[in-house]
Amino acid sequence: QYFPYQFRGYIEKYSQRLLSFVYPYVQITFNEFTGERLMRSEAYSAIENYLSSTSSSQAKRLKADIVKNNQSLVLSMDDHEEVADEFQGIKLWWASAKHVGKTQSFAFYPVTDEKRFYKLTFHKKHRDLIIGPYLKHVLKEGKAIKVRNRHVLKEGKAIKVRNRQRKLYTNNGSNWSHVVFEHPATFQTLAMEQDKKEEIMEDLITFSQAEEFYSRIGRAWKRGYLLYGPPGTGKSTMIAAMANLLGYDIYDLELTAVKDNTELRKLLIETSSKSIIVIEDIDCSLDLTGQRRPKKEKKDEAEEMKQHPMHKASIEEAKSDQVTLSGLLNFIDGLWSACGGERLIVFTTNFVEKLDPALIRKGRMDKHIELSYCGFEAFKVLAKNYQKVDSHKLFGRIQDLLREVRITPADVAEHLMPKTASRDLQTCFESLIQALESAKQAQDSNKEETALIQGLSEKSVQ
Ligand SMILES: Nc1ncnc2c1ncn2[C@@H]1O[C@H](COP(=O)(O)OP(=O)(O)OP(=O)(O)O)[C@@H](O)[C@H]1O
Ligand SMILES: [Mg+2]
Repeated sequence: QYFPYQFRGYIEKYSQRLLSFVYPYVQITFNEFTGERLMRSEAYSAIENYLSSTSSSQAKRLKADIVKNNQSLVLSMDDHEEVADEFQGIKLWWASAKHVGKTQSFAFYPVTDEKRFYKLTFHKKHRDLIIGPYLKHVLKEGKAIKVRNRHVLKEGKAIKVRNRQRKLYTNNGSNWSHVVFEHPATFQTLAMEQDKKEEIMEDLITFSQAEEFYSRIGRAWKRGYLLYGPPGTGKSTMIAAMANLLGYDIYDLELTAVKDNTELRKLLIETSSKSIIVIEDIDCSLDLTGQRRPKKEKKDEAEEMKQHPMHKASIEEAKSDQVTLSGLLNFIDGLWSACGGERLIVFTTNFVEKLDPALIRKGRMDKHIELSYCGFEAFKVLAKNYQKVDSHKLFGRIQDLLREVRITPADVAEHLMPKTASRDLQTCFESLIQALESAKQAQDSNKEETALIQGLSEKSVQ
């Protein structure tokens, strides 16, 4: 038996110490974000997982969100919901609640300023048992559930209840803000050769389970990926699929919004474990020497200033303050050794050949993944995703054309999109074939031209 929520709220207004004679219960609060830097608390996440799995059947109201296109359901405890739990015959109660903050936010994203927390209530005579073995049990279970989830995902089965809502963090200057991450991409829907896909999934899962290995060899539990390839080949899509596979949060780090290395360090320290830190278009944020590239409109001004020797010193000074490649690499190498938990770092670029070899050498980036133009195997995945077909009489023609024509999966997908109800399978594939054929013609005439030019220059050499 326990007393009503309102009553307990009332009681909290009084000093715990004074009331400890009449009020025999102990309460512990677990905030979602902790510390000065407001990191997402690992205990909170674990409790969230634990409660959503043990309480789904119990809680009277459950927050349910249907994740778009994905049939999976996110169930979690609603605010002000209470669940009872039992441990070694002892009853205790969990309540979820939030404080609504008043700070003004200037982020572009709809940032909620709510501070959520869980509150655990139990009789004070069980204090030792609850604080010791019970909480240990909750944290362990909470973490294990996530791992179990991953296995379900790996086997490619549809999951009915996903225990954890993932978040997408973006930095607005030196602060992270987040929205709920609900990208539907999975490795199943990713258009890519099956072998390559499986190799990447295997790599990710092995990494996520290798805690013991990393601690034994004394290295930070992190792994770097470099995704490269032309625009529209699925780099961003793959990152979403990675997050969905592992159940990780995503931190989308916009380097150009970071003022200096101090800010960068702050941002990186604030990332929680089980997350993917993404730096998109690395070639645009940092230039080859590792100095941050001056903003486009300022470029000329910067050039001009270089002409004046008087200004030179001040430019150098300003630069040393900014985000540098070496700063970034040092953080990645060193910083996280001090932080527990696993982290993936993913860089993307359209021009791998422009990158500093120091950035992409093995060890810093553990895995290089090339995303490339659409092959027939990738096309079949897209046909299945968009039109639900495994074969069609036009597939042969498409296969032949794809061997010769370079087209991105994004462009192929565009043709396969059922734009109107009247647009049937045949029309979709025909429009794709048409596009491939005109691309082929353009490619061929281009080839002739270059051959001609080469022929000419060879002649002039002779
Ligand atoms: N390999 C793929 N599998 C499935 N869909 C894809 C693939 N590549 C591209 N697409 C589709 O094309 C769109 C654009 O792809 P995406 O944003 O992942 O490309 P990108 O490689 O990140 O491009 P950019 O270099 O411009 O950032 C996606 O919304 C997705 O629907
Ligand atoms: Mg992208």
